[in-house]
Amino acid sequence: MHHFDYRQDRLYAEDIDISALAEKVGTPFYVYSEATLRRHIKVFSTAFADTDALVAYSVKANPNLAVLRILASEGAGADVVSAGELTRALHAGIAPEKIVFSGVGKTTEEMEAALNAEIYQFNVESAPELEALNNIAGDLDKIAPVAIRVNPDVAAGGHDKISTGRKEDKFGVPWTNARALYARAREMQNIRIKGVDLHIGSQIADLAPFETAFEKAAGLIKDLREDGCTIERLDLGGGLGIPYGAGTIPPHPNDYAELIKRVTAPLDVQLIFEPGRMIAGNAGLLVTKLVYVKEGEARKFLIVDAAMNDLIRPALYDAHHDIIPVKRDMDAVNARYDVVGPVCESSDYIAKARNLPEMAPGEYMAIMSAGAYGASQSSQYNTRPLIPEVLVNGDKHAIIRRRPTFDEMTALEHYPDWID
Ligand SMILES: Cc1ncc(COP(=O)(O)O)c(C=O)c1O
Ligand SMILES: N[C@@H](CCCC[NH3+])C(=O)O
Repeated sequence: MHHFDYRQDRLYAEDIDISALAEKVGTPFYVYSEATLRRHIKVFSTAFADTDALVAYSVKANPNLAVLRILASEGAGADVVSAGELTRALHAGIAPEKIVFSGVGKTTEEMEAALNAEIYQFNVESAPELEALNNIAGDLDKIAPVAIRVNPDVAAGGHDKISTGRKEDKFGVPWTNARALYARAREMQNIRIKGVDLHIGSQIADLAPFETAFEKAAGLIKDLREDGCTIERLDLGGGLGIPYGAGTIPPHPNDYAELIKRVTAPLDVQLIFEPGRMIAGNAGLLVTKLVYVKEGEARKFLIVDAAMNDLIRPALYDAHHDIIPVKRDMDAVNARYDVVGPVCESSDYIAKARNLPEMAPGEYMAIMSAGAYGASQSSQYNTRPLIPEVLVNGDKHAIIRRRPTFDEMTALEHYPDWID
């Protein structure tokens, strides 16, 4: 069942006519389907329902408080990477005992906040971080529950810039140092080893790299247990890809689950997952308006009112997002266009050389699969306001983040007193 679909050639988000919504909210804006968010978290959780797995939604994918609250109501935990994300997760009602904290650069203040909140697990990414966490926990008279994130040196991920598990990546502890670091951790007064963690990349479209990495992790757990470590948990990170319209179709969560259960069954560990894109990506789209059709010397451009500051994935990762008209005309003639925004950068594009129906200025388009790493990676570059996020539930909608005013956009700025 699709929650973004045409009815009589008009695109709907659940039971909401997107053209009518665009007239009301003004473009550009994000629309999320609550039913899709709920369906995705359920599909993932159900695949592991026969285990005691913790599904810790990766907040960075889409950190809107309403999105977090919806996922919390489905029982999800959270994977956070900053004090800000931790605060969001707690604010939205996610229990601290379902929160894991990842990231290579946790600061003293962030560790203190997470220790005071009594989160479930710190995913520690280096030896100096482990020392710091032990000291800070000692100062607070707390015990930090820890998994060490290991780097299995496996290539995976939809793009060089989103691979995280190769030895040249900054993430995780080098495989060859892992056992020694666990041995060191065991000596630390304020560290309690709970498990092993890894996350090898994002938008991973086949199971093979997962299998290689997870087999390695299983081997490490056996070695660590031989060394006398108690390993109760295995955090497998996120990374499962989603269909973006073009290219390969990633594996279904059920197949991913089957592989994982096969590899981890002998280990008797609690599994932890940190899915982000898989939950939010296809639950959202970005609605934009055609401003001008420009005939260049070499290309035709559709200049739209959404730009790289709203959705940076094409500029950053050459990512493909399907683009479809909000009002479909089955008889329209197609042509090849670059779809670009108004930002003053050549990398400000949404699509290159894309076959699209001819459209007139004022018409709306939907940029698909934009629910993850869309709003969360947006900025005010070119002093363009952050765009609204709208949540749809059946025939209801709510603006879950509104467009700021100019005064709000500049509220943190001040003229120094020595300038008149
Ligand atoms: C540590 C960690 N966990 C989870 C995720 C979520 O990944 P994805 O959105 O690909 O599921 C990321 C981002 O890649 C991450 O860095
Ligand atoms: N932000 C990326 C993926 C990286 C995820 C964070 N580790 C994307 O849009 O595809």
